[in-house]
Amino acid sequence: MAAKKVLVTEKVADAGLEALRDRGLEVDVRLDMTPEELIATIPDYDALVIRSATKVSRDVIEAAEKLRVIGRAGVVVDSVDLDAATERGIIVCNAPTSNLVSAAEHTMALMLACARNIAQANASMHEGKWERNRFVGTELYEKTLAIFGLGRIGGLVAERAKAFGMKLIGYDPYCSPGRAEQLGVTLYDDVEAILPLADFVTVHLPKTKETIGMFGPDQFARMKDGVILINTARAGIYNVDSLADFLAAGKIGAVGLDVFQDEPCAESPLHEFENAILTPHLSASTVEAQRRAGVQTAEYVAAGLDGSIVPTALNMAPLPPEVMDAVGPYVPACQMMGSILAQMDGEIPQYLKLTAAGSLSTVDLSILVAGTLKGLLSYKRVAMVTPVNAESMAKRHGIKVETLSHADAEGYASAVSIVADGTEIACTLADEAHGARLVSLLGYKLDIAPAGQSLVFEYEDAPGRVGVIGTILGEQGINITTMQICTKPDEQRALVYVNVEGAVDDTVLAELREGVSGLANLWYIRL
Ligand SMILES: NC(=O)C1=CN([C@@H]2O[C@H](COP(=O)(O)OP(=O)(O)OC[C@H]3O[C@@H](n4cnc5c(N)ncnc54)[C@H](O)[C@@H]3O)[C@@H](O)[C@H]2O)C=CC1
Ligand SMILES: O=C(O)CCC(=O)C(=O)O
Repeated sequence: MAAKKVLVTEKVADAGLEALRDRGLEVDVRLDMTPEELIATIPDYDALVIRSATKVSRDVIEAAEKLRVIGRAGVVVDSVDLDAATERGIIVCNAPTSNLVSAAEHTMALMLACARNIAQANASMHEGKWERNRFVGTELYEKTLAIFGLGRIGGLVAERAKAFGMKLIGYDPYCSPGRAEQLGVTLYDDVEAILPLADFVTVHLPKTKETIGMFGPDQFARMKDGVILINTARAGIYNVDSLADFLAAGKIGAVGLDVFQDEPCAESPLHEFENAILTPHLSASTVEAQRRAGVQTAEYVAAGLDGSIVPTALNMAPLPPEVMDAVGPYVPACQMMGSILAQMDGEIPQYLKLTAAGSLSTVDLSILVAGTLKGLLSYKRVAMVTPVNAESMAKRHGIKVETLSHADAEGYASAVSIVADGTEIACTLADEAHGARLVSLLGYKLDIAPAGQSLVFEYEDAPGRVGVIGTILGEQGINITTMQICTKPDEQRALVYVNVEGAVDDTVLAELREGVSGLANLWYIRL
């Protein structure tokens, strides 16, 4: 099988690219593509790896015929049309812990640069000057730092600022008093109350309706004279025009910004101020963060292409490890059963019932339903189904899905049975190494691991039928590798499940239909 192809559109650490190649994926790095070039290129690729600059619009997603995974080598995924990806069953995942320390350190770097005029002094020295009196700074020690957003990065900033001897105050309605206490932050439940207290303000907030424009003229006016403001989160949280006004008036002492409304940012009202310390979205640009982001993203992209669970998928709920341990090995088994059902019935069922038994009886079965639908609908290419869009695909195709659980797996440790419009199939998994075994089909009890090609016969039970099947297949050069015969004595019916090797074509099938007397059904299954 040809290797799956990954398109990388931004600079990702070599370790990340290597990690993709180590997993057998073909990797193409194409930097600085225009949106039109991306739309023209994407149809060839199974996965896309981006950072913050690549816009993955609905147009890109609709052009992406084969795309299964979009991996963001970083935290925030604000450049991908998540709804469009979800509708197409494309997993969107990120590397949410890769750059937290780097972002916290960059925040400290900007605070120190603002407090000690580092950038201005450096520029002055490069002009051959020696201006010691011009660049008198302030210490961080014993100053009050207000942290807005005490999540992962806000918390790391608190720990670092504490080591500088700063007094920490904070605002985050979702932060527990216990966490604030542990971080040494005095929590306020009112933004207005905190504003006059801070010498330094830093925001570590997501960009949301509530946080866009959270700080404008009214808030800046209430702050201490000479306050220093930092933003390494997202642009828009501070109103930039009004920042410029308050810098011009000398009310704000300095600002340190890493994020901008339109990136790359070539024009800003802040450019005229030497005490506006600006970096081009560098918080995550460290060797360590990029290595982590690249390697983590490679792992999740490969998992998504493999059909495995992607723990950081943003458009599906990740399952906890204990649930995954129990149901994970059954996902390919359910996909296989879905595919067999599709090949036996030929029609898309209107009703699907999945029953999990034994050790599976207490776990979330949604991923097994997704696996079954994938097998069912992907066969004949009715639809590309992934765990992301399984539910919406079932609805779109009018399939009513029901799940049941039983403690009793009839002698097995665990088993899953599926009924699609009355056609029944069940399997168990003795252990992962040996794969799934079918234990029931159409009510016949059997025990066989389906192979790549199988023939399934149902006929009126009578002596000699198996011999005829063997003879016809033998004459056509088709080798039987495994065979199971099972009967329903009350109905005088038998089912034979034969795994075969060799070319099964219409002639072979016609001969079998003609030669096996009493034949009720013959299905040719390919997995
Ligand atoms: N410049 C860069 O390269 C990077 C920027 N970031 C940005 O840093 C920011 C913070 O990231 P994390 O700490 O990982 O996020 P997080 O989700 O761990 O923390 C965000 C915190 O904000 C709080 N919050 C949400 N809405 C709030 C509101 N209206 N008022 C007050 N608090 C509110 C939440 O309760 C949470 O504690 C994000 O905007 C992210 O985009 C992250 C990594 C790198
Ligand atoms: O990839 C980058 O450098 C941007 C990092 C960032 O902003 C994020 O991870 O949210």
